[in-house]
Amino acid sequence: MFDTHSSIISHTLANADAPHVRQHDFLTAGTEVTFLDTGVIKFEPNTACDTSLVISCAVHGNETAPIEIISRIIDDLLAEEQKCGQRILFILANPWSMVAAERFVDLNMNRLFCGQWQHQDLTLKEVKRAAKLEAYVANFYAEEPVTVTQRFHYDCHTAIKDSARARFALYPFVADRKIPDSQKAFLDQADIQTLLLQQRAGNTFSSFSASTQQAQSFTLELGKVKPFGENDLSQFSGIDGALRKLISGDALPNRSARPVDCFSVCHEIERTSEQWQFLVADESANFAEFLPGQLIWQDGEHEYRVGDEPEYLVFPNGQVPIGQRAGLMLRKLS
Ligand SMILES: O=C(O)CCC(=O)N[C@@H](CCC(=O)O)C(=O)O
Ligand SMILES: [Zn+2]
Repeated sequence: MFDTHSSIISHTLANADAPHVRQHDFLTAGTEVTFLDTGVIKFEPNTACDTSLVISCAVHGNETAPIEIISRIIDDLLAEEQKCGQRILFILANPWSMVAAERFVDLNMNRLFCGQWQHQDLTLKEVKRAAKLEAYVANFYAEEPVTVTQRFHYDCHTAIKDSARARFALYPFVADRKIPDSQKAFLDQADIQTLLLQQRAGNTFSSFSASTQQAQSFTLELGKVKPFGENDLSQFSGIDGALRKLISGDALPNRSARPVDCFSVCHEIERTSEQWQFLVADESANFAEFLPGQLIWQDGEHEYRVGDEPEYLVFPNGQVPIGQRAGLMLRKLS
């Protein structure tokens, strides 16, 4: 599918703007492989399976460690060195931002899902791609055989800032949603001990699959943003192993999951105007603690102060465009 010295990373980088010719092949073991679009490849085993699994990365093109991990898994599946026991759709979401080594080119793609792309300039590449990715994911789930009873989506990212908690997962908001034990076991296997529960509907890729496709979906923050070739992939062995196990169709080890520390989003910080002031230090790490009463932002007579118990900040970024998220304030759940 890729030439012998290539990988999905180099193919995606070299073909970001090339028209894609859909390819279709069978591996020796009977697994059907469909190369649907640049950076989008589907594996379907010829044995009965119970899970449809979407694994995405590169929604932000400079978040390279998950792209490297996932590319290796794809190589191993194609070489039949990794067992394929479930249906999987792999997505390298934003080829142009990978080429530019930037978070995005025109628009933050992870704010374009759940149909948000419809309200943007439809000539922009990231806008068109978000629409296509929604369709690929919806079709992938719609075409699943009757044996499939579970839909999962892991959207893999790395964070801009250092973090007091090396890895964490975000669980998109869907009313009355509860995390099944199987997902807790997956997070444990992936060495992810921190979980953020979103409290309102979002327009991220994981929100799309959770709210419109009934998938168990997570955004996974797996480490820190680094350029291609500069990642220490040994720090990503947890997610690598957990994904490989899931893909193989073998049961996760039967150990009880270590407890996950849960945080609930209590305030979404938005940059509201040119005058808006973010009153936290630029170098604040993810999960920095702020004490009751502390002023976090101010815009004229509007402000946000920490409530009556400590709060924690993730994704602080005062440089976002007006109207966009500049961080999330969290409360730790007991
Ligand atoms: O480190 C940062 O500031 C951003 C890292 C990142 O891309 N995070 C995702 C989280 C998506 C979610 O809320 O589920 C994003 O901002 O899109
Ligand atoms: Zn990201």
